[in-house]
Amino acid sequence: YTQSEKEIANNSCLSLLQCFCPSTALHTKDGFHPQVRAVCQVQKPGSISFNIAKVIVVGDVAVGKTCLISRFCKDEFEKNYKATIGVDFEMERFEVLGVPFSLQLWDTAGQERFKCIASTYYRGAQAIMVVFDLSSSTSLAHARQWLEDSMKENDPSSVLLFLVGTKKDLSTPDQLLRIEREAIQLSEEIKAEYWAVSAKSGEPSTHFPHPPLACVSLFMGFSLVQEME
Ligand SMILES: Nc1nc2c(ncn2[C@@H]2O[C@H](COP(=O)(O)OP(=O)(O)OP(=O)(O)O)[C@@H](O)[C@H]2O)c(=O)[nH]1
Repeated sequence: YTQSEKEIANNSCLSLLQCFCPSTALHTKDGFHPQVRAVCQVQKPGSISFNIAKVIVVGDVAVGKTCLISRFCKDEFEKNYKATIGVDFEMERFEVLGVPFSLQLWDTAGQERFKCIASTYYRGAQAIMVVFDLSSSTSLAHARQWLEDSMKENDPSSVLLFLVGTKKDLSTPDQLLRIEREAIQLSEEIKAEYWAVSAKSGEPSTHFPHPPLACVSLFMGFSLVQEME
């Protein structure tokens, strides 16, 4: 190797190594919330656990439901709009303190003509994500209706709610302030956790729902454990 080749090799080694540094290896972390640790300790050694949560994602047409899920599961962004027909499905698997968890993410169509098909998949959800576009107050105005429709098929006392504003990158700080005031008010009223995100930029990068950190809360109220002999 010449000196410059060595430097390049060293540099690429360094940039590769960063991916494997302890701070990115979430499964090795043990600093989870006591409630999370308690849920994980319920799993008995020698048993096989299936912690599966069904999450349904609803909201107006083209608010960015599919893009939100793609950013979340695959860290990808698609700028060309492709309507969801009926429903789509993504599975996200992760481990917390050695315990496997799975999220079933049901991406439903926002188009009126597919609503009938999509609503047949609402039943049995542990979490409902109502999505609106931060640059469209109409889509926020419709959020309540989406919630009502999806709640009809579920038990309101056990479902966790999320209100998610998308396309944060398209709004000025002033526009954002105005719509967020309304969104936060709604989220408090319906007791939903509020998020403002951009699937395009990945914002907020520090806590754009990374599976192990954001989604374990889905399992707080439920834990399905099947023991195998
Ligand atoms: N700038 C920007 N565009 C976005 C963002 N998220 C989604 N989009 C765009 O918005 C359009 C609609 O996104 P989708 O994710 O397909 O919308 P959807 O809600 O799944 O639509 P339906 O399946 O028809 O209900 C696409 O052209 C996306 O590229 C975002 O965060 N920022």
